[in-house]
Amino acid sequence: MTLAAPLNEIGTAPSRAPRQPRLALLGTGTVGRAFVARHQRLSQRGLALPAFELLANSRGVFDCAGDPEQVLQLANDAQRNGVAHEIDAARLRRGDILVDATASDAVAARHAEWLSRGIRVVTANKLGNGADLLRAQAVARAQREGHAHYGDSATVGAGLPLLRSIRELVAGGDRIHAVEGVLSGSLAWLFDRYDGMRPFSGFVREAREAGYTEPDPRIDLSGEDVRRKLLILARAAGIALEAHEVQVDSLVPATLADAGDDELDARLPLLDAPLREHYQQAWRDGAKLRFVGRFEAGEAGCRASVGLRALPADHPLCGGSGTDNRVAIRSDRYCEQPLVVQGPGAGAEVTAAALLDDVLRAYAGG
Ligand SMILES: NC(=O)C1=CN([C@@H]2O[C@H](COP(=O)(O)OP(=O)(O)OC[C@H]3O[C@@H](n4cnc5c(N)ncnc54)[C@H](OP(=O)(O)O)[C@@H]3O)[C@@H](O)[C@H]2O)C=CC1
Ligand SMILES: N[C@@H](CC=O)C(=O)O
Repeated sequence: MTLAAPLNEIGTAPSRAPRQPRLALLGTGTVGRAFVARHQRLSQRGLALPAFELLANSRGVFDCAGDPEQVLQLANDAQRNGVAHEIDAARLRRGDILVDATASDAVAARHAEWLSRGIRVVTANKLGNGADLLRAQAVARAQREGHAHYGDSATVGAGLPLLRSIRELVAGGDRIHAVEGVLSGSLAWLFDRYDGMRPFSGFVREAREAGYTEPDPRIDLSGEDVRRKLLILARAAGIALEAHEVQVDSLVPATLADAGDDELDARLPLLDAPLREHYQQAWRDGAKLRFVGRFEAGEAGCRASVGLRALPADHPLCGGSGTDNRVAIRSDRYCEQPLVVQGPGAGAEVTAAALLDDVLRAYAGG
């Protein structure tokens, strides 16, 4: 492991040649690994991409002078000392591209600071725009002030053209009336697979192994992940929605919610009986279970909710399979018939592709 030497700070060592943007990847887990692999594949195919300067995880910062795959391995083999490493902001300079592939609140809390310094931020971490409203507003302000690109397409639908569509509709003068759909890839996969016979907890373990869930699957099962995505979408639509304004019905019983990380796996079967009950009731009614998020903006404000619903089998939200997200957007022009976006909404590969797309956009921006 090489711990990096400090690099130029903003304003030091002026150089005549234009400086090439450098890439810093925070997070070397499921998504971070897929990001490095895709970066290497695309580079080998001749696509112009910024080179890695550093990789970091909660254990440290790793210089990336050589092969990023090897540095990734070093980073993931490094010892844990129980204290999350703090990223040294002085290592980054104006124009660099920082990719946040962590689920860390402490990292997301720094997005605005980095942007205000002209560092371009590309994120899969939803806690930048999908947590506190004040933080999201600081991110928007810092983007303007720092003239820096904020690439967040991986945060909703793992890069499906959802955020982009909403932003383009708003830019074209439309008001967004409502957004409704299946916004969790892991829960889509779970309810596509669950047959009411095998234990639900077994499917949760499979979804976690496949890389569809959050590092802590309770973030998905509690509806928190969908709440974050709804907040991101609503704010992109110009609606100042607060987290507490979204009514969230969790699937996680209190005894599972309270479990420490070391007890989590043993307590997952606490999900099984209530989910079997939901399934059997829906089956008796000829319905299918779908985990749905929605917001509706009207004269009286915005109403938003997240939770499990039993829907008729021919309901549009029952379409799709696997990790498919399926989301209907209603706006001035798509009033009677909504605009519907469907496709895989979770998984390391699609998420890494969305991150690289945003890196390419930031890179093309000069
Ligand atoms: N999986 C998916 O389908 C999708 C995921 N996302 C988002 O991608 C993000 C990453 O998910 P995933 O890869 O599954 O998570 P993992 O748990 O696999 O990886 C998280 C990484 O973040 C690192 N990390 C944690 N804290 C810090 C810190 N303070 N500084 C630097 N690195 C840190 C961890 O370090 P260490 O290894 O040392 O613990 C780890 O390498 C999440 O925000 C998730 O919501 C978004 C869309 C889809
Ligand atoms: N855990 C998330 C991953 C993508 O954001 C999900 O299940 O959708």
